[in-house]
Amino acid sequence: MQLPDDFIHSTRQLMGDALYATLEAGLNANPLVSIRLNPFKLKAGTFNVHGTESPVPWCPNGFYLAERPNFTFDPMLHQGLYYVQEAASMFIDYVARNVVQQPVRMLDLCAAPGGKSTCAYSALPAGSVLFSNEPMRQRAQVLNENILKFGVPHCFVTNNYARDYQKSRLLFDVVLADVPCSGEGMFRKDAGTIADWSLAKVAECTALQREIITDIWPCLKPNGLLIYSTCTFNAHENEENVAWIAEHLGADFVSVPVPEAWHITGSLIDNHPVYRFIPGKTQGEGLFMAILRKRNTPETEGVFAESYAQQPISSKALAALNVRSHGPLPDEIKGKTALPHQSKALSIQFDTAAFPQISVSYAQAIAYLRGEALTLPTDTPRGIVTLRYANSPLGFVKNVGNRANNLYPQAWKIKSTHLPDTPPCIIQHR
Ligand SMILES: C[S@@+](CC[C@H](N)C(=O)[O-])C[C@H]1O[C@@H](n2cnc3c(N)ncnc32)[C@H](O)[C@@H]1O
Repeated sequence: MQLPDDFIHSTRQLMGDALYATLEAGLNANPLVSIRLNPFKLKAGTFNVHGTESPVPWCPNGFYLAERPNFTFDPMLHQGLYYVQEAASMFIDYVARNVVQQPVRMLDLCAAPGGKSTCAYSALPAGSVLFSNEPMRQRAQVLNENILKFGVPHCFVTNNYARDYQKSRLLFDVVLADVPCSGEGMFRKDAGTIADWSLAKVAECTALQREIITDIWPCLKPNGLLIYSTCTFNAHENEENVAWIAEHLGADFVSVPVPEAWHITGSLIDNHPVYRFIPGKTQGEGLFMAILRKRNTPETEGVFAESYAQQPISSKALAALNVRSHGPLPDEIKGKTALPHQSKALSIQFDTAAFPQISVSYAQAIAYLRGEALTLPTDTPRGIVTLRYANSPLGFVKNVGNRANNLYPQAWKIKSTHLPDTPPCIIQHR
């Protein structure tokens, strides 16, 4: 891998020769493959993860796989039974479990495609409410799809900038800001990030990150937690920025205990507790994370002690936001028929008795996910039918007798026409 000279020079200066050499070797090795199970859909003890190398130590739902299967052709991925996520990012699970003890209202400000949102939600105490936000329209669509596949209630997907949140006047107990960054930690996974990288980009990102946190700061309640993360190595976007937040916005660092065996690196420039994942040393891609608690002022002391998880969310607050979903999308009314949206089938609250159900084969499941019409057994009732695959809802068809019309959302379809000879076998029900 040809790394930019400026990157080599500045990173070696920051890390020292030995750690830099470890990083460089790591960047030249193959990226690890890992998945995270959806604990709301897969009950522990009811399935096996195939090809598992080992669990991800900091996330109970995470597993490294021995090789990279063709995930696209696994219906279980589309059913939201698991999510493909690189392991370092799953550290948010460990942090959330350590620093959040009661249900919270949490905002994930920079959430697309949704890996940390769904990971964090799995780790939050029951009764927590998540706002998963992404300002870029197209990325917000992907986020919405992933959250709807995850299928949990109490999750709002929004398409806004931090300033819109200020206008909503919503307050949060926890804000996760996985800010846009220069992406050095993604060099081995995405060669495009190397071409895009420059010292000027690092400076630009550093300034943008400060602006984003400043804009969202009024929405974090005093005593609330900011979890700040990037997937880059330089100290400007990391240690320097969190020190700036602590000093200029008013916050204190919060630490979590991490076992030495995980090989997480601390701060490279000061003594603040921060968590760095360095490929070659830690089992994952590059990640930086720090946790800060917003300081109280004498006026706010004690005022915000209650969690916001149970507080009603006013329609006025929601009107300030572009809410893409809050649970399954509504039925589409066509003539006399209510066509249920796919997200209803994938919701963990779906009443499976609502429609007749038919189990389908692997080939039928893939045909369905491609948006093709199916032919169901002749005794299948007419009207809306739920298709099931691997013991879980797959989606809906409208059975008209000689064929079953596909209700899978156009935008979610598998585009490829290839059909593997054998299904990828990642999760097996026992
Ligand atoms: C590192 S990615 C987030 C990855 C995501 N947290 C996950 O784990 O799946 C950063 C995200 O920030 C979004 N972003 C860009 N500008 C932003 C802004 N001004 N405010 C908030 N988010 C922004 C990007 O579009 C991108 O989706």
